[in-house]
Parts: sequence; structure tokens; C-alpha cells
Amino acid sequence: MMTNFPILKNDLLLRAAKGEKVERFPCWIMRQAGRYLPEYHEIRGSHDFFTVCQTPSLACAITLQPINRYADIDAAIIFSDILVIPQALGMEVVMEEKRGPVFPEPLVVPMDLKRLHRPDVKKELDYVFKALRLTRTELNGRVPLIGFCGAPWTLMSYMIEGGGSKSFAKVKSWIFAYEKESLGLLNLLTDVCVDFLVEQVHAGAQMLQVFDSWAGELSPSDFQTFSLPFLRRIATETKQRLGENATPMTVFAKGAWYALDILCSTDYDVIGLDWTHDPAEAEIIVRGRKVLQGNLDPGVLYGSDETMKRKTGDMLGAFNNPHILNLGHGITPGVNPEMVSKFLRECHIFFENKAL
Ligand SMILES: Cc1c2[nH]c(c1CCC(=O)O)Cc1[nH]c(c(CCC(=O)O)c1C)Cc1[nH]c(c(CCC(=O)O)c1C)Cc1[nH]c(c(C)c1CCC(=O)O)C2
Repeated sequence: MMTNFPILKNDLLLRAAKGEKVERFPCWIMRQAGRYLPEYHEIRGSHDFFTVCQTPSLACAITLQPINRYADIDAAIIFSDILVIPQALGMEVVMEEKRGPVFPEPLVVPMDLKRLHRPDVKKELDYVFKALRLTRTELNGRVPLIGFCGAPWTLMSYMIEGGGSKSFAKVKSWIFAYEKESLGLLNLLTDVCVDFLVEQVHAGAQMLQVFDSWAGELSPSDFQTFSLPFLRRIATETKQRLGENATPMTVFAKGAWYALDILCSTDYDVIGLDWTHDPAEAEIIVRGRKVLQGNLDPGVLYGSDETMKRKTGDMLGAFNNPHILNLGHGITPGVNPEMVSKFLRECHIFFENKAL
């Protein structure tokens, strides 16, 4: 089942994720293969977004773009999208220029759940596994390859809102009017997420991240009902199913700063922090129970070199060892790729100076 892939030359990310002290914090960037890169537009320009996701050679080429451009990056994340799961369940999703993802026929009432089927993930999402296998081979062991999925709450929100939202009125009306059906949908999504993550590891993913991008839309108590149990199940069951092949796992519950302590009671190894956390305060709450990842405000990359350097240095100094460096959310279009290079460089310089 597991292919023989090239030997990993830079295992900094995996060592840090397992809680081992590291000589330098590994660094990668959420959405590192994306619209701020001119070479991304070159490939994307002539293809529809989901066609790129479904074409292993293109997904592989885009995944490798930041790795080829930046010598100082310590991980690759497979080019795909969290919305491939709703597609596998039978829903149509299109990527609209400027608007982002759109579901032409979102779930409106519980009857609509009949339109969904539990997919044979191995078959329906085979293109992701092919992309992972190809990318792991092409990486030639330069850095580890991260697989991912969307968290059930975030996926459910998209499937009901039909795209991005400001008020989240539709999905809120589901959880507060149709609680039983909502929990049923979240359980179905959880089962599919587990199948998907397990197969991603079989296809070559060396670490996994679960993105709960809309966790912060829930109150602390509703997070405990509609997000946490499913995040918990994903980590526990994925690791159980993988047994000795289990990889480190990261949970990124954006906006759920109140949940930091309770997330320490899950089976994730790493907790991703958005930029609204103060690093030193987060370390006090976590007390070494988990490794942290993050959390520079992505907006800092729009600013001056001096400010970026100061803020990066402050952040590096405030986190304990081990830590995984990242932004507090995905890098945004319009960031100068040169600034990313300077940010990555700054992370190296910090440790070079320390060793002196
Ligand atoms: C919420 C979410 C989505 N997708 C994803 C999330 C969770 C992370 C987060 O909160 O940012 C996850 C994602 N999407 C993409 C990746 C690829 C890997 C990476 O480089 O991190 C990952 C990990 C590619 C993408 N996914 C998308 C693009 C841009 C699409 C384009 O080329 O037009 C990319 C590179 C499109 C997408 N896909 C989604 C949105 C809201 C959008 C449009 C807005 C945006 O671009 O930020 C859904």
C-alpha cells in the first residue's frame, strides 16, 4: 500500500510536530501555492480552478512552485481545495472569478440531505491521491508533503450558505432549527474526512492539517456542540485507522481563540493559531501540551521590510521550542513574492544569530 518514496532530506517539520526540540523553527505558509505567485497565474490562466485540482500533473506543478522558488521553505502542501469533499458527496461547486467558490444548488432544507451520498473516497477523490503520489516523487525528499481537508463545520457552512457569507444566517438557522439533521450531516462529513485523510497518507502525505476556517463564527458553547466533537473524532479515528503509519496532525480552528485550552485535550499534535492570539499568552494556556503553529498577521507582508522584520523577530522570540512558523491565515493575493522571500530569510537569520 505504501510506495517507496525518495528519502526525506529535511525533516525539521516532522520533528517539530512530534514535539522534538529543533535547531531552527520550520516554516511554511498557508496558501503558499496561490495567487500572489506569477507562475501560479501562468498555469491557472488557461484552466478552470477545479480542473487544475483534478489534473495530477497540474496540481503537482503548482504545489512545487513555492518549493522551487524559495530555498528556505520547509514543507509543501498539496494543491487542492477543502470543497472537493462536498463535490464527492454529489454537490456542484464552481470557482467564480472575484467571488470565490459558489454552490449553484446549496442545501436549503433537511430534505435536501437526500441528494448527498457517502462516497467511495478512494474512487471519487482518486485524482487527489494521484497528485499526492506524483508530488511526493517529484519532491525527491526535499521537504515533507502535507495533506489536508476542511473541518465538518466549515464544510457544512459552505454547503448551506452556498459560498462565502457575512452573517452565516442560513447555517445558523440549520443548527438552531434542525439540530438533529445538522448533527447527522456533521457526522457524515466526519466519516468522509477520516476516509479522505487516511487515503492521503497511503498516497504519500507525511503530515495532515484540518482547516476549520469558520470556527470563529460559533459561540464557545456552540463550538463544543457543532465543531469540537467532529474535530476530535477526525484525529482519533484517522490515527487509529493508520496505526503505525499515522502521521502528525494539525488543527487550525480560525477565530476560535477561546477553544485553545480544550483543543489541547484532542489527539492533534499541533494547534494552528491565527494572528489574534498573543504568542506568549498562548504558550501559557497550552503549557507544552501541544506544539503551536503560526501566527504572523498575513497583512504584515504588505508593509515595510523593517516592520516585517521587527514583528517576525518578536514572534520568534515569544514562542517556545519546538514551534512551526506560519502566517495566522493564508497568504493573500497582492503580496509581493520578494517579501515572502525576505520573511523566510528572517526566520533563518534569527536562529543563525542565536547559534553564535
Ligand atoms: C476556506 C478554504 C477554501 N479552501 C481552503 C480553505 C481553508 C483555508 C482558509 O481558510 O483559507 C484550503 C485551500 N485552498 C487551496 C489550498 C492549497 C494549498 C495551499 O497552498 O495552501 C488550500 C489548503 C488552494 C486555493 N483555493 C482557492 C484558490 C484561489 C483560486 C483561484 O485561482 O482563483 C487557491 C489557490 C479558492 C478558494 N477556495 C476556498 C475559498 C474561500 C477560495 C476563494 C478565496 C481565496 O482564494 O482565498 C475555500
